[in-house]
Amino acid sequence: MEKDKYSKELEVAVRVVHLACALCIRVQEGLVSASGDHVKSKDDDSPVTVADWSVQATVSWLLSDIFGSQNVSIVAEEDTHAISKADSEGFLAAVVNTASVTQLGAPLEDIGYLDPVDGTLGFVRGDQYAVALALIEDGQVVLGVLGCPNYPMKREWLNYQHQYSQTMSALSLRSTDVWEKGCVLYARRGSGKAWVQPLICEDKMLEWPNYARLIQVSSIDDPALATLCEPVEKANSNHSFTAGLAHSVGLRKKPLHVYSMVKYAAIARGDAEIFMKFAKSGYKEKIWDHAAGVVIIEEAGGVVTDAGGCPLDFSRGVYLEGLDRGIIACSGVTLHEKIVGAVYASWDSSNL
Ligand SMILES: Nc1ncnc2c1ncn2[C@@H]1O[C@H](COP(=O)(O)O)[C@@H](OP(=O)(O)O)[C@H]1O
Ligand SMILES: [Mg+2]
Repeated sequence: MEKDKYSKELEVAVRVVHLACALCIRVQEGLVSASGDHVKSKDDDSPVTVADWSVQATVSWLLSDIFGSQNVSIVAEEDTHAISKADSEGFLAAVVNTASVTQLGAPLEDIGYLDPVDGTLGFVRGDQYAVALALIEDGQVVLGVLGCPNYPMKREWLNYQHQYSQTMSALSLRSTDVWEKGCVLYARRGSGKAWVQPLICEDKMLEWPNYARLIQVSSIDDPALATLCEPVEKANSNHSFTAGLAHSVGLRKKPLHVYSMVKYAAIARGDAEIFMKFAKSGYKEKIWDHAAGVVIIEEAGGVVTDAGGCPLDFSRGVYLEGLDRGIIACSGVTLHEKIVGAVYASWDSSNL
């Protein structure tokens, strides 16, 4: 890919994700402290909040305003038709009418994919979540941006899973510390570079490139020293199968259970070495849950494949069609080969 291709798109996408994160932070603070029914259920019983819809509307509107609605197509997770049903005041319905959100059925090349709040369960529990935006060109993820509002520049915070908001408020952070509250990661395919920036908060302006620093995956390739990251919810990934794999390759550390694509961010930043997800058979992974994270890990030096060792296929619509069993992301080939080998050795006896 030519050197400066997509540099404007990348800068705009990063700015827009910062803005979306600021919106989410406001809503999450309100949700965690408020009583009342602010969380709705989608048709598949997963949660959705005002943040999912308003981020989706805002990002779509901003991108079409900047690039022109003919030049940008956004496919986003939330079904905008549900808004008028769930929001009796009609406010969100009005906002969304200004957004160019295309749901399923959009053409396949050159499309922005948005997960407005990935890990909505983490979001409503005051824990980790991400805003994910990716550009896919001819079936290849060319840009990825991941906003992680509760994942500060310092790694230790990942360990405060489930109590994130309580821990932060117990420490009663000064406003200058808030600068360190979250981060935004991004990468452009083929650049061999991935970046992290502190999240801008409050009324600060984003001065591009906003203290961006390069990130790299961890150099650990000894399983005994490696950390596994996986979904919190057992319903989303089979923990007993991954525990068996972890044991057979010699992982010794306790796994980190983290909501959302923050797991991809942790691998790309070198804070963990392995991410695995084995969903129930029949579940189809959606591309907006992975696209941004995959390009960021790969450009930071890591490897992401399905459990058979093949690259994820982003060319076939909104699902990762043909995915072999599960997803394995590693900081390097040594760990990756061991995990893929362990899946191969144990699958037949796994009852999955
Ligand atoms: N039954 C299921 N199996 C696997 N993944 C699921 C699932 N139901 C939902 N998910 C996906 O898992 C994502 C959350 O990831 P994690 O479990 O790693 O926190 C959800 O993203 P959303 O929260 O954006 O809907 C959703 O896309
Ligand atoms: Mg998601």
